[in-house]
Amino acid sequence: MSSIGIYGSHGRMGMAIQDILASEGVRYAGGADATDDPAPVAHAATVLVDFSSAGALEAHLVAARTAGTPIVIGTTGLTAQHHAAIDQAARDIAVLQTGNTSLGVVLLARLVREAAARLGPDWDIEILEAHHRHKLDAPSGTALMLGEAAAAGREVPLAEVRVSDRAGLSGARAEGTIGFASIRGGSIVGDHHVVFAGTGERIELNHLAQDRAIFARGAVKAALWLAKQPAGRYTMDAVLGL
Ligand SMILES: NC(=O)C1=CN([C@@H]2O[C@H](COP(=O)(O)OP(=O)(O)OC[C@H]3O[C@@H](n4cnc5c(N)ncnc54)[C@H](OP(=O)(O)O)[C@@H]3O)[C@@H](O)[C@H]2O)C=CC1
Ligand SMILES: O=C(O)C1=N[C@H](C(=O)O)C[C@H](O)C1
Repeated sequence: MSSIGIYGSHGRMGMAIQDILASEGVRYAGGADATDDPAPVAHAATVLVDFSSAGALEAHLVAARTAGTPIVIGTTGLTAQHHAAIDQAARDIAVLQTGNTSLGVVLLARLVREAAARLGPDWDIEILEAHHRHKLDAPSGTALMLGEAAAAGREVPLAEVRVSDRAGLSGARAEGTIGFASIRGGSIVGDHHVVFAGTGERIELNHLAQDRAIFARGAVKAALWLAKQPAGRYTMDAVLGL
């Protein structure tokens, strides 16, 4: 039977995951937080989930790799250096990284990719996200994931078309760009709106998270699935069979 260890166990997501483990009868192998050594839980667990801090990710990957324990990474705010470290670790252990573990968002990304592929570059794509006042990173990991999906639909690298810093006299919108906007406030769990703005008409594809349990349930499902996979880098699409 798999047991799950949590990096970020005392946080909002860590607590939500422990609730799901208890309700689904999955064994909890323990957790580690900011001042803890990440190694013991990596050895104790059959699979790890990381919902902590981007600054801790590399140490968590080292601990997981040393113990030979698969790891689901839900932490956001990742840089190119973090992604390179994930690729390295995935040579030896199974690693699943995603900006969002909910079924709804994974399906939304599929729909966004499809819409972007079918609508021409004269349909402007804008991604709006709203989160609680405590969130540290922007745009959210989910917004970037949706941006990647839209860029993939248009067969362009997101880095070449991404615009996330409009302010002041920023000029007219360049065709083919993908814009990002963020708001932060109160206890908003996580809203994402993908707008395809054409001339005289508009399509909007939205996901509104109402409870962190959706992320926690998806993270546990992903962890139980990942525990059985060989070394490699995986996404939620594979877990959900999409
Ligand atoms: N992929 C997804 O579906 C989702 C991803 N997230 C992401 O998960 C992350 C955590 O979110 P949330 O739970 O709301 O955040 P919280 O701030 O509530 O919790 C963060 C947790 O991480 C711990 N932590 C901080 N630094 C370290 C460190 N160096 N080593 C180990 N643990 C550390 C904190 O420990 P301490 O209390 O000791 O400081 C705390 O327990 C964020 O990046 C967020 O964007 C969130 C929801 C869904
Ligand atoms: O920090 C959060 O809360 C969330 N973070 C993830 C993100 O950055 O997209 C997922 C979800 O939206 C909640």
